[in-house]
Amino acid sequence: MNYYPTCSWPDLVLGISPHSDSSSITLLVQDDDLTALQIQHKEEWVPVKLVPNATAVNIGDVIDAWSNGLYKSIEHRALINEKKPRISNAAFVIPGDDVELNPLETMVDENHRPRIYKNDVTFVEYLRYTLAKKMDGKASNLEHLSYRCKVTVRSISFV
Ligand SMILES: O=C(O)CCC(=O)C(=O)O
Ligand SMILES: [Fe+2]
Repeated sequence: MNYYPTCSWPDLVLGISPHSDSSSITLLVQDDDLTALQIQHKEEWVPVKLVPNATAVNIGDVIDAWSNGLYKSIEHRALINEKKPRISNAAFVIPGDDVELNPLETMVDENHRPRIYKNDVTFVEYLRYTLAKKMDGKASNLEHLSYRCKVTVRSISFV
């Protein structure tokens, strides 16, 4: 549950900083009368149009990793309002702690869609990593999924 109080300087403060969710998908229920959620699209922040009584569904980093980047997790943020507080309720659908975030074999084609995340990071490791750091956008989280790859490649070249 997220509570965003009013703020006298809504242009200077964000309700929630840019991030992508570490979940597989997120179900988001929000107030029907305040447009606050924005997504990053073609390097612009685009407001998410409110659909009364609808639940918004976000793709999270887990699906991004499993699909080898075919289904991209969406970078998003929420604004704050000068006059009205806002509540949103996010339900994060997540895999088990030990589930690995490697791309599924069927999503990889070394000629046309090479593996972009090469690692053995488990979901709980990834979650710990993202929770421990400042929310600063999508890219810096997903870099963690190729981190092990770089280490592995380095250790192989040392052998
Ligand atoms: O309040 C919102 O619209 C977004 C909340 C959110 O992004 C989150 O809880 O991860
Ligand atoms: Fe989110």
